[in-house]
Amino acid sequence: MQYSRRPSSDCILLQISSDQSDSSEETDLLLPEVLHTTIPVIPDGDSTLHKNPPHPVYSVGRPHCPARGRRKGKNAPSVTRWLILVCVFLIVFLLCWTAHFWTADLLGDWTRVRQQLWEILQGGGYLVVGGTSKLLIQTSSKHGPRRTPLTASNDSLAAARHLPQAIIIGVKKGGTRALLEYIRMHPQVRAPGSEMHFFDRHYERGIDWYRNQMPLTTPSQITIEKTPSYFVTRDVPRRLHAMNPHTKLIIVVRDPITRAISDYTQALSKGRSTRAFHDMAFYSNGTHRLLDTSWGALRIGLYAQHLEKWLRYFPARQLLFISGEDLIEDPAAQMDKVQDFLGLARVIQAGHFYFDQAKGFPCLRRPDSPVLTKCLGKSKGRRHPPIQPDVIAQLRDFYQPFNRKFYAMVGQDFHWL
Ligand SMILES: Nc1ncnc2c1ncn2[C@@H]1O[C@H](COP(=O)(O)OS(=O)(=O)O)[C@@H](OP(=O)(O)O)[C@H]1O
Repeated sequence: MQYSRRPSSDCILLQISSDQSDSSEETDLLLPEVLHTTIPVIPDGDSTLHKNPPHPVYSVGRPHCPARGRRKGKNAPSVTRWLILVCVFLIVFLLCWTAHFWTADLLGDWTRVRQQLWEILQGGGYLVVGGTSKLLIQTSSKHGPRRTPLTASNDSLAAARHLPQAIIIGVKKGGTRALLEYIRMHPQVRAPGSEMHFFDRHYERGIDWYRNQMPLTTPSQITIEKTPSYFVTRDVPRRLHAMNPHTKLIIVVRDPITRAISDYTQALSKGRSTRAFHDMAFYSNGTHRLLDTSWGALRIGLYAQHLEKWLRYFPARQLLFISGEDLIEDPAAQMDKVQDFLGLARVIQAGHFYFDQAKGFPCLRRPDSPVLTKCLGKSKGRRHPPIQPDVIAQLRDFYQPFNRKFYAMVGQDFHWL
């Protein structure tokens, strides 16, 4: 056993070894100097000391005396140490996770504040974005979407939720989902995934609710939504006009007869109808078979009538009509029209489409990586039940004058006659 004073320490180094000269099993103990006189004398070479150290002096947990060489916890079971490590890891992980949400909330609040500022200033004004102190000049809203030229860095700083500058308002079963999926491939377009139904079902929730449903957009992007029932719902033109009279409106129209059959097929697939198509479409006044235009599937196809209501609020130049048939035949050509109408560069082109044989419809692909493809879901492109030719003929007669009138109003022939 040897004593030595440890430099700059109040402790005495007590070395105990079974072999006085050298030993790999050497035990170092740092003891407070004050205790050194109480150390019991143990014969040199007492090997039991390793296992049964003299307990009075081993109260070395004195705060001023570092336990060098004692290797705290050396004897603790490794399971406990692992448990402690796991607990510490979990706590750190939980803290990081919570901090992440706090940060996101704070950023979200800040974004909303800026969104409100932006809208207060709409109609001509200035807004300083971020710390870069760059002035953004807000164009007058009569020019439609925010078309403020911004740098990319400002763009990402100014991301916020905006009311849509363009809406696909109809028609149901016309191909509205296809059009929305095509146009949202454009980097300057953002759209909510589902139909909003704000102007026909949720109007009482208020405009802030509507805005909050929209995705974040930067000032160089536009927001688009689609709700096909808007086109045929009485109050919607007035309400939409009240939101923004400069909103651009897109309508995908399809032969009213195939549109009606498509509508009926959807009702069948959802179990909403069990009656045959002709039973739904006609009623008898005793002597004649008359068309039941109170049936929604037929009424929606009276495009000219619905359009009249829209033209009371919006000038024709603010409406774009896309042929549902052409959207299937040549999607790229229709996308040219849509992109021009929205004032966007023609980014979505023929290379974005391929005809999927299994689906029987155009599907999307990314031109830079053609293996990434996307077709619409099973509810789009359903097989229609066969309808008797005489029923089709009677429908054709019925729709003809309405179709003619519609062509004249729009200045476009859709070839359904
Ligand atoms: N690319 C592509 N893939 C699948 N389907 C396509 C596509 N382009 C247009 N269509 C036609 O879109 C019809 C459904 O129209 P909507 O999307 O407007 O329906 S809905 O109102 O949203 O329910 C759907 O009607 P059905 O064929 O009766 O199912 C299709 O004919």
